[in-house]
Amino acid sequence: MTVINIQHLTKDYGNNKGIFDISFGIEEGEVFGFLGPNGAGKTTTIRHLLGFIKPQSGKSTILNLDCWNQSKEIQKHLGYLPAEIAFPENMTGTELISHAANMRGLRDMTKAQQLIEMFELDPSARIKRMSKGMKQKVGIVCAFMHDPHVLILDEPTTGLDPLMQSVFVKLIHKEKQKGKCILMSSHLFEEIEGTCDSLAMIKHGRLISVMNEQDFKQFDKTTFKIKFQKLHDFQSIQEEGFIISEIQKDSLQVMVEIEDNQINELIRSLSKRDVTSFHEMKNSLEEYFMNFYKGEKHDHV
Ligand SMILES: Nc1ncnc2c1ncn2[C@@H]1O[C@H](COP(=O)(O)OP(=O)(O)OP(=O)(O)O)[C@@H](O)[C@H]1O
Repeated sequence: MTVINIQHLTKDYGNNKGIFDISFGIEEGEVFGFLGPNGAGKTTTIRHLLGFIKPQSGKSTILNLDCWNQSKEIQKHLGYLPAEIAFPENMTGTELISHAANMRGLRDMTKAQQLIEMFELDPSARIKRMSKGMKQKVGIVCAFMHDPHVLILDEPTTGLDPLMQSVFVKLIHKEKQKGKCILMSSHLFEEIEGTCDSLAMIKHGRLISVMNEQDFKQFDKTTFKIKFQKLHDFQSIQEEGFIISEIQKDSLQVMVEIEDNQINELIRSLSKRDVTSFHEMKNSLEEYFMNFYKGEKHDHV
C-alpha cells in the first residue's frame, strides 16, 4: 500500500526557487531517502506533507488523506522531526516531552522511556542549556514516542555523534521491520545508504533521480583491485567465472566485481595464486552519483 503519495507537487517562489513537478510514492515498510544539497527543496516538499504549505499545483496524500485539507487527521498517524528544532528554551526536556505527549493525548510513556534510555538522554536539563545533539535526541523522542505509522524525518542525525548515529540507524531498522513508512531527508550519502531501501534525489527543486529497491542492490557488490606476480596467475583468474570489470595487462592487475556472498570463493581462488596486492573498493552510493553526474559541479551531492 502506498502510504505517502506526492503527485506533480509544485511551489514556485520565483527566481527558479521552490519545487517543481515533484512526484514519488512511499510504501508501507519502506524507508525512503530524500537526498539533495542545501537549498534543493527537501524541506519545502516536507512542509507540504505536513500541511504547512498549500501546493500551487499538484497534490500530496498520506494514508489517502489530503495533506493540505486533512492535515489534522494525518497528525494522529504521523511522527515528525524537523531539521531546525525550535523548542521553548525555558522548559526542561522532561517538561517538553510530557507537554508533547499531552498534546497528543498520549498516556503510555513506555516507548518514550525506551528511547530516552536508548539514546542515553538526560532530559532533566533546561533546553537552553542543552547541546545541539541533546536537543536532537529530545526531538527524536517526541517524533517516535507515540509509535506513529508514518515518520517524516528532516536531516535526523544532525548534531548526533557517530555512536548515536548508529543507535539511530538501529532504531530505523526496527521501525521498518514493524511496517512503518519512513521518509528521511539528508544531504549525506552514507546516512541514506545505510538506512534506506529507495531514494529520490532533488536538485534545484527538481527530481533528478529515483532509485528503487532493485537499484539499491548494486551496493551489495564490492570491487577488488588485485595485482599478481605472475602472468599465468593474472590470465587464469580471468577464467574463473568472476565478473572482471577492468584489466591492466602491463601491471598484471584486474578489477574483480563480486556479490558480498562470493567473498570466500574469491579468497579460495586467490590462495592458489601469487598475489602482490589486494584492495577492497566498496561500491558506494556517493561514487555512483559522482560517476553518473560527472561534469556537473558538486559540493555534497
Ligand atoms: N518561503 C520562502 N520564500 C522564498 N523562497 C523560499 C521559501 N522557502 C524556501 N525558499 C527557497 O526555496 C529553496 C528550497 O529550500 P528548502 O529549504 O526546501 O531546501 P532544502 O533542500 O531543505 O535545503 P537544506 O538542506 O539547506 O535544508 C531555497 O532556495 C530556499 O531559499
